[in-house]
Amino acid sequence: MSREQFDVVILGGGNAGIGVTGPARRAGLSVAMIEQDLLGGTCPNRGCTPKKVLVAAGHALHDIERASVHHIAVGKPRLDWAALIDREKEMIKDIPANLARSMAKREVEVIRGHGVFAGPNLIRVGARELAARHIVIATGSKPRPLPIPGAELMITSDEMLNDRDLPASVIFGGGGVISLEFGHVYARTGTEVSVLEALPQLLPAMDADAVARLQAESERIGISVKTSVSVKRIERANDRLRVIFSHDGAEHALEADSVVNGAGRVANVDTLDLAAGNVEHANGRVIVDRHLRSTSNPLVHVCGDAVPTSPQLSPIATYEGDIVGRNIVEGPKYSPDYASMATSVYTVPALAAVGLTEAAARQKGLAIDVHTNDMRDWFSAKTYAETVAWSKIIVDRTTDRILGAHFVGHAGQELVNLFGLAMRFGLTAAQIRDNVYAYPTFSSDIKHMLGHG
Ligand SMILES: Cc1cc2nc3c(=O)[nH]c(=O)nc-3n(C[C@H](O)[C@H](O)[C@H](O)COP(=O)(O)OP(=O)(O)OC[C@H]3O[C@@H](n4cnc5c(N)ncnc54)[C@H](O)[C@@H]3O)c2cc1C
Ligand SMILES: NC(=O)c1ccc[n+]([C@@H]2O[C@H](COP(=O)([O-])OP(=O)(O)OC[C@H]3O[C@@H](n4cnc5c(N)ncnc54)[C@H](O)[C@@H]3O)[C@@H](O)[C@H]2O)c1
Repeated sequence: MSREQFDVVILGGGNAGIGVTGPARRAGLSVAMIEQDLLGGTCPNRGCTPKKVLVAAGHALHDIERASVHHIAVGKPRLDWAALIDREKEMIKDIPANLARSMAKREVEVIRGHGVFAGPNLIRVGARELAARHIVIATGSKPRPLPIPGAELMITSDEMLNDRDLPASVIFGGGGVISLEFGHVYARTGTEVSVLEALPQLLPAMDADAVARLQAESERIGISVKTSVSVKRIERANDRLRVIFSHDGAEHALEADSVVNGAGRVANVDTLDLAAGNVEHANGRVIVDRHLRSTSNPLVHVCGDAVPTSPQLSPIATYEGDIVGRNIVEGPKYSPDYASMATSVYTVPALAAVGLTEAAARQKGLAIDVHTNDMRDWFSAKTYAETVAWSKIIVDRTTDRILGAHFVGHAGQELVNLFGLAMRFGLTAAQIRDNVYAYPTFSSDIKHMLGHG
């Protein structure tokens, strides 16, 4: 077996792994990246990008639903699902090859295969052994395995993004981001959608009032939502599937064409032979310090979805990769700060959020002003006949700075980034109110969302 030497060996060529390569290569370090599948990983090939193509079709259907408000008569829309999947595939097909070119230009050696630890500073891939001064685990996540009979009958987002046949009915096990995003697109095409969530609230990490608005909108478009559910088993029912679950103290059964595992994703680290790398881990989670290094082997760094404690989001994977790259080059100086990072659930319309929920702010004992607005009667919402238009902005009473901003509809997926910027650079509510915004835009409503100061 040949042994080669690199400064940095990265396991995984997704957002996180690619994020490491910038600082490492700018500093002239030799870098090998091991990728077992498509370069780019989940976000561009099996996640954000193809998913958004389907969501965009959902927006078009939502506009058609409201066309009569603008005195436009349209017939019942008919979506060619197979052609939409083809459109999605066409849009992403060149991404892995483009990234391969960009890695070659950066002089990163991309090695195809499944990498595993063979020692504390040694990685084995196929017949090659790579010794490294630093090893990066950037292996992403995978759907949480559910310990129930029939779990193997469930499909995942991968199949939903590939299947050219539109199912007539779908049950989602879990009421998180994936279920709601795909559920909204399916429901708007006429598919019968049911969501079974274990906890009392859908999207448990999001602001409860925002989720209540989104749940109401989801139910308005025909999605059946059940919370506080325990899914017991899944079984075949002729050519359909049956989900047995308990709810309100009774056992129920629901049938559909497909059942989706929407119960979260876990770090993809169980096949890395972490013990051989002296990498401390518990329940499939690598233990990391505040610089994203393994606590037991500081030559090993972790970033992206493989980090068990940070949000599993594409920009955060890139950000953590960059931090790991800079720590490798400069020593352990940098730690991630997630406080002002915005996120959106791309339902139609979207739920968008940055910062603290109201419950979290109250739990911290902060003195806060909470500005909650149902904006359906505001001019901009009425112009576009928004079915839901809602915001909650949480302001620190002592500093007048933004602590959190939450939106459902009303261009929230764009507006949330302005609030992220305001939080990051410490703008006060008074300064945000004082700004002059182009009119008429959804942004020009921001000053009203913040009350009158
Ligand atoms: C359906 C879906 C939709 C999403 N939508 C959004 C969205 O709209 N916005 C957003 O911010 N986030 C979204 N996400 C989350 C986002 O995709 C992830 O947070 C992000 O891709 C994580 O990047 P990563 O580099 O950590 O992991 P990945 O992109 O998964 O990359 C890990 C790579 O490692 C490779 N690998 C694993 N093990 C090994 C090994 N042993 N050897 C070699 N290679 C290995 C894998 O093949 C993979 O390519 C979505 C996720 C899903 C599933
Ligand atoms: N728009 C985006 O940014 C986006 C889109 C898709 C996915 N993602 C990322 O991918 C990750 C995975 O998405 P996801 O939707 O699978 O996870 P999630 O964490 O958003 O939601 C999982 C849900 O399943 C519930 N659950 C867990 N076990 C269950 C069970 N046995 N029965 C019923 N419900 C159960 C949880 O309480 C939770 O509400 C997310 O963490 C998210 O960060 C992001």
